[in-house]
Amino acid sequence: MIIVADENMPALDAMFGHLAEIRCYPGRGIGPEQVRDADVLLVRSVTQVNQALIDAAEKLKFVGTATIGFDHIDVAALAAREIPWSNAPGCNAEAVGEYVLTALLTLAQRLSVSLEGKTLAVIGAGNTGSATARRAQALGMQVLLCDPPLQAAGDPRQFESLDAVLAAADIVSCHVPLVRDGAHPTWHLLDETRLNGLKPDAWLVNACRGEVVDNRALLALKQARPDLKLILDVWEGEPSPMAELVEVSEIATPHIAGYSVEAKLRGNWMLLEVLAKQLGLGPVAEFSRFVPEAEIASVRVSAAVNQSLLARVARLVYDIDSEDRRFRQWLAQPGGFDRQRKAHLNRREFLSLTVGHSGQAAPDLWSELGFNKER
Ligand SMILES: NC(=O)c1ccc[n+]([C@@H]2O[C@H](COP(=O)([O-])OP(=O)(O)OC[C@H]3O[C@@H](n4cnc5c(N)ncnc54)[C@H](O)[C@@H]3O)[C@@H](O)[C@H]2O)c1
Ligand SMILES: O=C(O)[C@H](O)[C@H](O)COP(=O)(O)O
Repeated sequence: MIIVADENMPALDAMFGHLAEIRCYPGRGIGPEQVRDADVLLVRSVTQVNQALIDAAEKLKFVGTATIGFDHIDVAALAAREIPWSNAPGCNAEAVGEYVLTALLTLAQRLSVSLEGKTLAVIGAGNTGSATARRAQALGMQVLLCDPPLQAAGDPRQFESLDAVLAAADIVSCHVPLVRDGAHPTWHLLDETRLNGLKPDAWLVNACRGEVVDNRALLALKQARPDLKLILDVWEGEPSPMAELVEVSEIATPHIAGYSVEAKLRGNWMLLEVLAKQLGLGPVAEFSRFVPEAEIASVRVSAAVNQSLLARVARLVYDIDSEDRRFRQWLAQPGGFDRQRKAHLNRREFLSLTVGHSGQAAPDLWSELGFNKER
């Protein structure tokens, strides 16, 4: 069997090497030529699994994307060939929730503001939106949810309309799929009109897909209203985002909110489970077998837990400031966006860090934020 895969997928040999020959390529470079002999195709979001690629892959029996987003996959074309496919829902939810929390704590520290009591609007209350909402609530923020599909499906949580949450929000965080048609399209969901309605001093976080926000309108608004603060991980036109928008963003990163070591391994492992079941193989090895030891596994604090301490511990796990600086340096170089993503630093999830307290039990807040609280 031959597996063709994105080279930016860790531990493929350890997970899939016993099943097949594995041929790896740069994700954006996987096209009809690379998949001619493929029985299995494993990708991430930068490979367009389109009609031309599917037509060229005459032996193709399975397609997996180690991501939650699947707007890069022509699912109708796969269905027409009766080729099963799978994404990896939830594989990077904690990573995104921790990215947003770390970014908010970092910006709050820079601006000397307290997050407690601020209203956060979460647009899209699925895996990543819920992971973000949980952490914000633990910080004492008021969280408003907007998710019409879940609301219509009977999700028991309290939901508000998009316009209502935008009018009330001090901070808006976007966590919707990129959907261009149907009942709830999200392409330019935050268009010029909605962006112009943001409250004074509002912050906007986008860690879902760049096209969910009209980037041109956002740039014009930011230039007219410097009171707005931007935390942007995803961009229209990736891998060539508008340099002017990067420049005016308070925190800018190259589509890596979901890039923890655990999330990328978990996405691959979820596909291994699906493929093994499709091939009628027995249970796969435990996920924990593939996760390396964390470089910093524990920390003991003696200081009182406040926002500043939380920001320092969060940045001990993920140094978002360095990520932002590197992005601004590398973006000017040809291929810089993808090079930073491929060489992404060894970012772990909060659970890899055990937090203890000198002389007292560690508060539950640490586990509510995702850390491993010392017992
Ligand atoms: N930046 C990154 O690294 C990164 C990482 C993970 C996910 N993402 C992106 O974020 C998206 C969401 O990820 P997820 O794991 O939370 O997916 P999910 O499917 O669990 O949640 C998406 C939620 O959005 C809701 N939704 C759909 N249309 C909506 C609309 N018009 N208004 C409000 N809500 C709407 C859905 O009902 C669903 O609950 C993904 O599709 C992907 O594009 C980006
Ligand atoms: O859809 C997703 O899961 C995320 O956007 C994910 O982080 C995409 O990462 P990529 O596939 O671009 O490496």
